[in-house]
Amino acid sequence: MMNLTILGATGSIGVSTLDVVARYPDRYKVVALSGHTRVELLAEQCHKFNPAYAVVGSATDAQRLTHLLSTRRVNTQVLYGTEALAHIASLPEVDAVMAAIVGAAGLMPTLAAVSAGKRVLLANKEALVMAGDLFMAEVRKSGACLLPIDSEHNAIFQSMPAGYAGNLSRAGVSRILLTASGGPFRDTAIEALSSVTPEQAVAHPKWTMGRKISVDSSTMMNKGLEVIEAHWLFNASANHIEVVIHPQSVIHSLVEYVDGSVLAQLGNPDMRTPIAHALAWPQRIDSGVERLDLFAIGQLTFERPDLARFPCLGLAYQALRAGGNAPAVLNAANEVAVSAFLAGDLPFLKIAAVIAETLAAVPCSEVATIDAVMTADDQGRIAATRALAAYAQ
Ligand SMILES: NC(=O)C1=CN([C@@H]2O[C@H](COP(=O)(O)OP(=O)(O)OC[C@H]3O[C@@H](n4cnc5c(N)ncnc54)[C@H](OP(=O)(O)O)[C@@H]3O)[C@@H](O)[C@H]2O)C=CC1
Ligand SMILES: CC(=O)[C@@H](O)[C@H](O)COP(=O)(O)O
Ligand SMILES: [Mn+2]
Repeated sequence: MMNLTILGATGSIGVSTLDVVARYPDRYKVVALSGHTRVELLAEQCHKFNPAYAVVGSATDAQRLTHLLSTRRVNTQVLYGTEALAHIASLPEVDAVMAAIVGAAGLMPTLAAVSAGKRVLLANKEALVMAGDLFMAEVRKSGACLLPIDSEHNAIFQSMPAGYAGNLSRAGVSRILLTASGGPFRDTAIEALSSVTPEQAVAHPKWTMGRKISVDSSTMMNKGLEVIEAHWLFNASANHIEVVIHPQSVIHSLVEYVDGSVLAQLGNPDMRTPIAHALAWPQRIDSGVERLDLFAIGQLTFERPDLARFPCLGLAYQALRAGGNAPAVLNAANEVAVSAFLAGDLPFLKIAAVIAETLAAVPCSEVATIDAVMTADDQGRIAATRALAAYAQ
């Protein structure tokens, strides 16, 4: 039996994880769940999976959840706040942690799971973008088993040679090809982008996801964050990671070898596949995902990304090459800009402008500690909020 904590259980990845877990009651036991604001959904999940602990964001929501659980006669202990998240991520009885909180809020609880040496199923890419160096050092120190959930990184992991130990050239790998759908605006006339709405931006053509990552896909900042994520996970330099637009989202990424071989992982665009892969690894389990029907798909196509259309992708490469605090500043600026766009306070095309101005405004520095990462995050948020003021609509 594998005991699980699911951080971000009420989100898109959390719900898909519970869908896979529910198929194997003899294999997985849910020990703890976290949500933030969706208290009714969390109460239903507690009713179904009977965890020992549930965590929400505030004292008020903890009271609401306690009340909902008592009416359902569910005996789950309710906690709230950041320390409670770190607590359920590092419980001694927990074997594996699904890290599926969105954004910078996921960093500390995910790091707590890493420090406790858990099997960490990493969906929260922002944690690696912000603190990749320290995060990977902590993985090595604690002996945590880090398994990528992001579909592309899970595909790369599956396409790497057995025994690959973070040395691309020794493994004969020449390049990582990271696929991207191109999002909802791949073909939209550039002039029309100035007036796109949040609802248009979150309407991803292939994946059903949370609102923040869906906007990131529409600007291709998602792919930029994923380039940085791949850099840390696979010890690959920016020059060894190429983004390829593949609108069908069937090939989830590819690994090119020096002998000319290119290995890839394919599948229907459904996150239950990488989730099931990481839950069961090194075994395989049925995820509930439909078989891939190549005859129905017919064609797989590829394009180079246009950096004039998608400046956020270029900004992410710039931050990766700059190193130090730049990726954390990039991430903070993106979170501020996306949240303003979703609130109707920032035009779509100004998301990239806010991030570029923030990167230019915050001086470069090293990030040798988590405190330094959090300072970079704060500086990025302050500079981005200042930049927003010029574009408020
Ligand atoms: N969705 C997908 O297919 C993919 C997602 N990812 C990554 O996985 C992560 C989760 O994405 P997704 O599931 O789409 O996001 P969602 O927005 O659907 O879910 C986010 C989860 O995090 C919780 N949460 C939000 N803010 C906070 C906070 N401040 N503190 C604690 N918990 C919080 C939410 O709680 P509540 O809803 O109760 O408020 C929810 O449980 C992201 O990092 C994303 O980039 C990666 C690849 C694919
Ligand atoms: C499912 C997943 O992993 C997402 O990160 C996905 O990659 C988003 O699609 P884009 O390729 O459009 O960013
Ligand atoms: Mn992805």
